[in-house]
Amino acid sequence: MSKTPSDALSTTLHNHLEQIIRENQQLAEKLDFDQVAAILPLLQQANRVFVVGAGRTGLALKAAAMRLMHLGLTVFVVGETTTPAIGSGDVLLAGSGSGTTSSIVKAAEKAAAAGARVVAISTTTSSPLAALATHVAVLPAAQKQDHGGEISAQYAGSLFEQSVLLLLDAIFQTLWGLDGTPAEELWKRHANLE
Ligand SMILES: O=C([C@H](O)CO)[C@H](O)[C@H](O)COP(=O)(O)O
Repeated sequence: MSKTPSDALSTTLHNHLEQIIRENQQLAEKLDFDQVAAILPLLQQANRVFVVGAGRTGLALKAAAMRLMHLGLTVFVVGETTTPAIGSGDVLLAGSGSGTTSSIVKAAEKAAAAGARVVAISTTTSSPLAALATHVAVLPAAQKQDHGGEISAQYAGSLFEQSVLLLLDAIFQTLWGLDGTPAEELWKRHANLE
């Protein structure tokens, strides 16, 4: 039986999904897990955690903010109308693949000036964001303007943005394992107005 156009599309989709999963797997194999693990005590000891990221990176940070809230941490998303002033004892968890996105660098500058710790998740330790950070976790992914395709075949910073979400979910799972609160208890904190 001959292949239909829809068979061809399904095969292409399947191949792309496998490639995306493969790229994330390869990234995980290159990760410095000690460097990432150092984020955990900073989150556990923070008075409050503020998350910031732009565009798709910001969406990954927002998703992580919900999970940290489920764990019982006091978490705010920078830019929301109810987000208060950051200060000493707080942590700004800043995601930026490039480390140069101006709103994120500005937020890090202000957070550091207010005495907060800045924890950066980025692709590099050589950036304005990294220079302001107390701690940087490096995800070896392409930056959004790296269109060469050597690090990732995906468009722009897609691999970075996916890996931020995966890494922050791994951080959540680890913190949850240490905390031990049953899932039913965590679920009581989930939004009941959605
Ligand atoms: O939305 C984004 C874009 O689609 C790149 O793939 C980025 O997440 C956004 O522009 C922020 O960039 P970075 O600060 O470099 O992560």
